[in-house]
Amino acid sequence: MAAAEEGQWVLMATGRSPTNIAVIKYWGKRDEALILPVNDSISVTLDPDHLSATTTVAVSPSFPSDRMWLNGKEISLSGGRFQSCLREIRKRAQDVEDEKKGIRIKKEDWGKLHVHIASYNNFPTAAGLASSAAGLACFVFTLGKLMNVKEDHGELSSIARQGSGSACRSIYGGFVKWCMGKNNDGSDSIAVQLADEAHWNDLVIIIAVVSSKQKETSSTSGMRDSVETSPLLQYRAQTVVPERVLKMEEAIKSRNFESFARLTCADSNQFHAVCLDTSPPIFYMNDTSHRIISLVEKWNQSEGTPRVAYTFDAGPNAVLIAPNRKNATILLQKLLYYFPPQDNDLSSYMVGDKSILSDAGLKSIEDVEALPAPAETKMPSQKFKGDVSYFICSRLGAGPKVDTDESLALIDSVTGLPKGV
Ligand SMILES: Nc1ncnc2c1ncn2[C@@H]1O[C@H](COP(=O)(O)OP(=O)(O)OP(=O)(O)O)[C@@H](O)[C@H]1O
Ligand SMILES: C[C@@](O)(CCOP(=O)(O)OP(=O)(O)O)CC(=O)O
Repeated sequence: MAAAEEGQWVLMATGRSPTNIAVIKYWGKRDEALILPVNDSISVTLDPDHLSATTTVAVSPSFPSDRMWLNGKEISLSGGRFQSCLREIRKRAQDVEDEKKGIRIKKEDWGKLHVHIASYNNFPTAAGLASSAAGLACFVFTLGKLMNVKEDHGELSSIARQGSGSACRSIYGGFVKWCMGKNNDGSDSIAVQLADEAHWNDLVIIIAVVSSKQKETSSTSGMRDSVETSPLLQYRAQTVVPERVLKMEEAIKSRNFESFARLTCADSNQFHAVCLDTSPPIFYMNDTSHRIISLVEKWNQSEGTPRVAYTFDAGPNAVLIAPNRKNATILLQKLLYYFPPQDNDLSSYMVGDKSILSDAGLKSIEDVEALPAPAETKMPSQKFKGDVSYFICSRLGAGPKVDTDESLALIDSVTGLPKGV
């Protein structure tokens, strides 16, 4: 810390990390402390413009302790998961030199320095949209940048895994596999990229946000109960998933949407069946989720081949994956027929890539009201106005990135505190 040991300098790094949605689900740990899963999982990384965490990490000799702010509010860093990630990154910290600011930090000094961390999610936190995945991946990635950690993405993924299992997959863009590994120390439980986001870039992702309230059963406690009580979980982990993972890798490699969609829907349904098989049973989906499944299944059946895939994480929100823009617009017309906006305001009903609305010919609420009932449905033409809070239209995206523009940092470079605090 030679140059500025006694000074009031603040050194910062800012990063942005995407969220991810599993198409083959992780559900169940064989080691709670190290977060080692009972099966491999596969995910798609979403476009960070639509769903991501941005994190600024600052270090200064004037900070008396480590502190963290999430979405503007101070939160405790004392939890074991944040502490594991901090410890693992600090262990790997290297010399850092910022010539312009005249700051030199030697690797052995990092243990004595404290950090301030501010993070912001551009989508709802703790609402079943995998904020913990984006958040913990960003935490590890950005700390690693500040501390000049040289380890590769595989190693970073195994550190992010100790923050939240699904976070290890947010270290890469595109299609990602979390290999469960065999070692007791977790050294081989890492994420690998199967293909980048350009490999299959016509996929369109529409998320129906059914509820953005915090859920009743966290993924962590839900999967603990499933491991302890569900016989179906054992069968799924040992017999079903290993075969499904191979087929899913093949479907992704060959861009075979039919196979991709069948596997994705089947795996989501089996994950929720495991939740029901848990004692006491866990219900993450609600009536709206079930209606969306039914709408998609009827459409897919009437066409004889899947037009769209659905998957649901530990919450009622539907993640719908269409193979192209055309199917996505037809899907949107069907969804809006059943789930028109509560307040008739179409523009705030779609976030992310809003242009999908005009592609679907939906420029005003009158266009929504004029939509015909989907032909394949035998449901009475009942509508469920207000049952979906809003939709997000997104696509596949890239992995974590550093933001070098200091004006975008969430921490003030003079005070070392979050901007606006
Ligand atoms: N940007 C962030 N930086 C650091 N930690 C975060 C961030 N965002 C979320 N978290 C952590 O993740 C927790 C929320 O995780 P939780 O699993 O409850 O919800 P979720 O990840 O949104 O949903 P799910 O995992 O079911 O999809 C927060 O309480 C916080 O501890
Ligand atoms: C249903 C899931 O989204 C579960 C995610 O669980 P978390 O990664 O949030 O759980 P912890 O490891 O306990 O933090 C499926 C998935 O993302 O694979």
